[in-house]
Amino acid sequence: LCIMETCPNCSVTILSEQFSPNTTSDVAAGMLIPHTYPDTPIHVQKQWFKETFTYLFAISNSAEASEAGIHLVSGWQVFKNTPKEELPFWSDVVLGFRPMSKAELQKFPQHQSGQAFTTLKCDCPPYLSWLEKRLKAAGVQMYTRKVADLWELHGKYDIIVNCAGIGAHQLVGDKKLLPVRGQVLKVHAPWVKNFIRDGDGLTYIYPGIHRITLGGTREKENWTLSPDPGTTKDIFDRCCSLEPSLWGAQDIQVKVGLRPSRQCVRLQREVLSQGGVKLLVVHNYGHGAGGFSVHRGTAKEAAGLVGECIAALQGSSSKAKL
Ligand SMILES: Cc1cc2nc3c(=O)[nH]c(=O)nc-3n(C[C@H](O)[C@H](O)[C@H](O)COP(=O)(O)OP(=O)(O)OC[C@H]3O[C@@H](n4cnc5c(N)ncnc54)[C@H](O)[C@@H]3O)c2cc1C
Ligand SMILES: O=C([O-])CC(=O)C(=O)O
Repeated sequence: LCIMETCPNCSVTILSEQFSPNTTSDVAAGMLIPHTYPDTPIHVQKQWFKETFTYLFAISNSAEASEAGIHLVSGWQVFKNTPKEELPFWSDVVLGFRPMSKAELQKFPQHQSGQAFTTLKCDCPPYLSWLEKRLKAAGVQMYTRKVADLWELHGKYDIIVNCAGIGAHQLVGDKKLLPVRGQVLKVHAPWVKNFIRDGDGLTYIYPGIHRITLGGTREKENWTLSPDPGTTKDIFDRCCSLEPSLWGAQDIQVKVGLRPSRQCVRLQREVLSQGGVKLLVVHNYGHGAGGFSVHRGTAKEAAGLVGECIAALQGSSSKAKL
């Protein structure tokens, strides 16, 4: 979508092995709380988050909000050990960020301190359907196809944009990209209205429009996509310990996703070359645990790189004419 917006004369085709509801993005809780990429400057991460927040805030404030699955949610991040940094870098992007009061902390007797704020949440499958609808309306072609090698696409397309998530591990042989397995539960408990996140990042309760996401796990280099029943029980127990009313939750569904984890998102132009033939590629993958929180910001940056590739192609074709 960002490419269509910045380069309206482009013709865009999407090739994907799987579409929604069978992607990692469908499993995500979709909360806008950034994770930190150690190898990316904080001001860049903040800019990605801000752009994403602003974009989704406008949708949440429009007639499209419920179809797009985007809504505001207020709640608490609580800590057993108070973090050293007083304010996270994203504290002035979310709404109404403040330390929790003593009275609020009484709800969490095992925790020492906490932060209260309002942020956005995407219900991911409806949001992905909403995006697909907009792509189709913009004339984008979508085909189900696994790409084994980017060179397969040479000759058919001028620029390849690689958004393969964890699939890039095999597609471009990126050994710096590793899965961090996450198991979550989607439950029915409509009385829970506030989000709760343990600051250790392991346990969270995120109310969506229809269901609540209960998490989670972070299992490095575990490629297993099938749910583990012992883990389901553990997640449920941990969440009930934070929010005891969840003992009454019903209709528990279990989902597993592989976070495409990397020290930094790979947002980069690359010119592949084989026997003097060139293939222009823009990479945009490796969003780890925080892909929803920065998706619009990183997509805009990737679209900018596509614009640079177009300028390079136009430059080389006018040189060829001379
Ligand atoms: C349990 C869990 C909870 C999460 N919660 C949050 C959250 O609350 N907030 C947040 O910001 N982030 C969250 N995330 C992280 C977020 O889900 C990811 O960062 C994001 O979904 C990555 O998106 P992506 O488009 O890069 O990858 P994907 O959604 O995996 O999409 C990649 C696409 O590429 C296709 N593909 C791959 N390889 C090939 C190939 N060779 N040929 C053709 N197609 C290919 C796939 O089929 C897929 O359609 C969570 C993740 C998990 C697992
Ligand atoms: O950590 C969170 O709050 C949710 C999330 O992004 C994940 O599980 O990857």
